[in-house]
Amino acid sequence: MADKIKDAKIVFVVGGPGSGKGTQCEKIVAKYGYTHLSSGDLLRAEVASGSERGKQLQAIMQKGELVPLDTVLDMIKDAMIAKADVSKGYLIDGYPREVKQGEEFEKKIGAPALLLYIDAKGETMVKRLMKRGETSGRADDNEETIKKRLDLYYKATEPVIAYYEKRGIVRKIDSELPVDDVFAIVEKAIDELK
Ligand SMILES: Nc1ccn([C@@H]2O[C@H](COP(=O)(O)OP(=O)(O)OP(=O)(O)O)[C@@H](O)[C@H]2O)c(=O)n1
Ligand SMILES: Nc1nc2c(ncn2[C@@H]2O[C@H](COP(=O)(O)OP(=O)(O)O)[C@@H](O)[C@H]2O)c(=O)[nH]1
Ligand SMILES: [Mg+2]
Repeated sequence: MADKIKDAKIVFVVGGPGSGKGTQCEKIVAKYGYTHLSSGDLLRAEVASGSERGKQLQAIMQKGELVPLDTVLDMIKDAMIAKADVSKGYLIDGYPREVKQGEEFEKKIGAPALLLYIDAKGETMVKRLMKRGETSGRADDNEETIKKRLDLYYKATEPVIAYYEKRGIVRKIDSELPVDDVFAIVEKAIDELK
């Protein structure tokens, strides 16, 4: 299977909760036609299906903790295979959440060509998530869970950025700017890939 997707570019999109990963991914899809796979969305789809596994996932996500590594990775892998024939590139949004997730991804699927590090201040992320929570219907867009997600981000996910920085594939994107200005920086990073 890894050979089926080997020609497509893999881009990790990493940043704190509410930093604007999903927003930028949408714009990348519109301009470049990449396949957007949000690990959080894949998990929420499983929850929505009402399956037994979904119920277990729901409980973990409600607490702002990480679901078992293999669960997310299998979902991403299946989704990548499903698009392998048409995909020019993959945006893996919200993954890896910890260094181990990145290592396992590379063993089972392949190496990323680029890591977009979507960077916003903690207070900005909290503000955006509280606002999003007014309409998102997401069980984890509440003050208590937001705080836990942020803590876990700083503890487990920031080391991921340092890990890939050593390989020179990290592009840091200042996500405090208006959406279109952020995208102008993102475009440069993607264009460098070609
Ligand atoms: N690789 C991943 C991705 C997601 N999750 C779980 O799914 C939840 C929601 O993930 P996601 O939608 O990526 O949430 P955020 O980081 O808050 O980002 P966003 O605001 O883009 O949805 C996480 O808190 C976590 O419980 C996980 O365990 N492992
Ligand atoms: N001002 C501003 N708001 C943004 C930007 N990007 C996202 N937002 C808002 O912040 C919220 C979280 O964005 P989202 O893309 O869901 O972030 P994610 O959690 O990283 O996927 C949304 O309600 C967006 O409207 C940005 O660049 N500037
Ligand atoms: Mg998102």
